[in-house]
Amino acid sequence: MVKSYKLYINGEWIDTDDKLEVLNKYTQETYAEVAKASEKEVNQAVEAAQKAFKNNQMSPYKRYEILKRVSELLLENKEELAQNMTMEAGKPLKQTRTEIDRASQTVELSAEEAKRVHGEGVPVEAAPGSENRMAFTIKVPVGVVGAISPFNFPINLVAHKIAPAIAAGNAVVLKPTSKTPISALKLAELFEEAGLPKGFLNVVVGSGSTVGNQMMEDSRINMYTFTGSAKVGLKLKQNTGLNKLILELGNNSPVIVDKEADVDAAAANIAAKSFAFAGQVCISVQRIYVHEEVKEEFQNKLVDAIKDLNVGDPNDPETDVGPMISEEEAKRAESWIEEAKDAGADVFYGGEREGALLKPTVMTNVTNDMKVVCEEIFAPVVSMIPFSNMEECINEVNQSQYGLQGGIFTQNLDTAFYAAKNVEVGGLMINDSSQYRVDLMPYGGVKSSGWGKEGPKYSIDEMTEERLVVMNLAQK
Ligand SMILES: NC(=O)c1ccc[n+]([C@@H]2O[C@H](COP(=O)([O-])OP(=O)(O)OC[C@H]3O[C@@H](n4cnc5c(N)ncnc54)[C@H](O)[C@@H]3O)[C@@H](O)[C@H]2O)c1
Ligand SMILES: O=C[C@H](O)CS(=O)(=O)O
Repeated sequence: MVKSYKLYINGEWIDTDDKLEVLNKYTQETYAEVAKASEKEVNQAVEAAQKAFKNNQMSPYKRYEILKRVSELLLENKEELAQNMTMEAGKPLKQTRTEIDRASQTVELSAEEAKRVHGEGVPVEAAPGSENRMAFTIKVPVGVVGAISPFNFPINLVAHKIAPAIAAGNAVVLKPTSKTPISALKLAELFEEAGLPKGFLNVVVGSGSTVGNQMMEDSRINMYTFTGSAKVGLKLKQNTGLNKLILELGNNSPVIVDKEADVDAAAANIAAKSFAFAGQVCISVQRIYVHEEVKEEFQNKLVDAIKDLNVGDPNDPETDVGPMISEEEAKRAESWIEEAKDAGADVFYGGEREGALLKPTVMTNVTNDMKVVCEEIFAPVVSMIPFSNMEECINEVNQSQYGLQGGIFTQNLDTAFYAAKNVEVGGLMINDSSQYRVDLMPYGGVKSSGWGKEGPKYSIDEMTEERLVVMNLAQK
């Protein structure tokens, strides 16, 4: 029996005639149908958010209580939410269970931050002629936040948008991706159960070209927060005028394995962090720069570690690598591998595809102009690039248009600090790969990887305005 889901607007569940089919990404059979928003519903959602924001502000403590309850509800409903996500995203159950734990933490962190949204004292009285004045700043919410989210973390990345926005006192209109919209609707159910007043959260489902475009053009939306590809991020930047904007975009994450690295640790870590969710993680390892002196040892150990990964049905709790989001995407990645092979690269390990399932793949003899290296592959494919000089290696790493997170394995402190100062990324992990994130970290990239930071404390900073208040006191 195919389940049906409705839109969430102004505290009500709204059905429409137009339906979106959501596939079980492993079997490719229909899993559910979701009401699709038309112009009318998007308009109602923005109106509801604006009214809630203007007429029904909640106290910071109330926001804390609601968010705290949502974080508990996420854990109480963990198994059902994880299983749903495995169905709609094809993400292995092991990883969807972890994602629910993380989402609960994201919402809890936001709840805590709701109690400490504050400005600061400004010593205007120190300026000549201002002795009778006092000043301070207050943090005020921006108003209506328009949030647009991707398919790969259907709950946690939605939580990273909604929870800080609510913590700061804003109202939200969320457009989740059409590929995995159900997780976001289920999260909205939890907000409703936790007592969020109507209008503060509205979820409209539909394509980017219709719902997304309409949101971009709605002047009642005060700020946009977008996570997705650089291509769509650029569209938002070009079409949202002078509005505030957070962009969390893609990457082709580099990891350096130095000659002074613990090669066993590096190989085990990189095998685990390159292929989780079939490489469809924005900080998945993609480019491995390995020192000539340890290249052979590292390559062999990496392949041994990859052989230990279980590839297959995402519903099996032992599975590490499941299908990609669609067969079309797996074919696209396969065509990039073929293109690289035609230009002289070799497949050192893997390369086989069965439907949407692409086996973990390691490429060698690649060059910087190949798509598998210079673009974001977003698939379980890594490229090994040898180097002999650290300065030259980092220059090569920095040739990428992206700069979200990177990693370096080295036991040499000087080398680690040299990398920290010179690799152009939003975050560098030392003795860890690029794919390390805990949800309280400031998270966001440079260059084509985006603008602004997420992580509840940092998002709240972006989602509030700092207003200066100056008091002109009577002279005594
Ligand atoms: N930096 C980060 O935190 C982060 C996190 C997750 C994913 N990503 C990136 O997201 C990408 C993968 O996700 P995806 O395939 O869902 O991305 P995508 O850019 O295709 O879609 C993201 C969202 O944008 C919407 N959209 C598409 N066209 C639009 C338009 N014209 N106007 C408004 N909205 C539009 C989509 O419907 C979806 O909701 C990768 O590039 C990945 O690196 C980045
Ligand atoms: O896909 C990118 C996400 O930001 C991954 S994670 O939340 O950092 O794990």
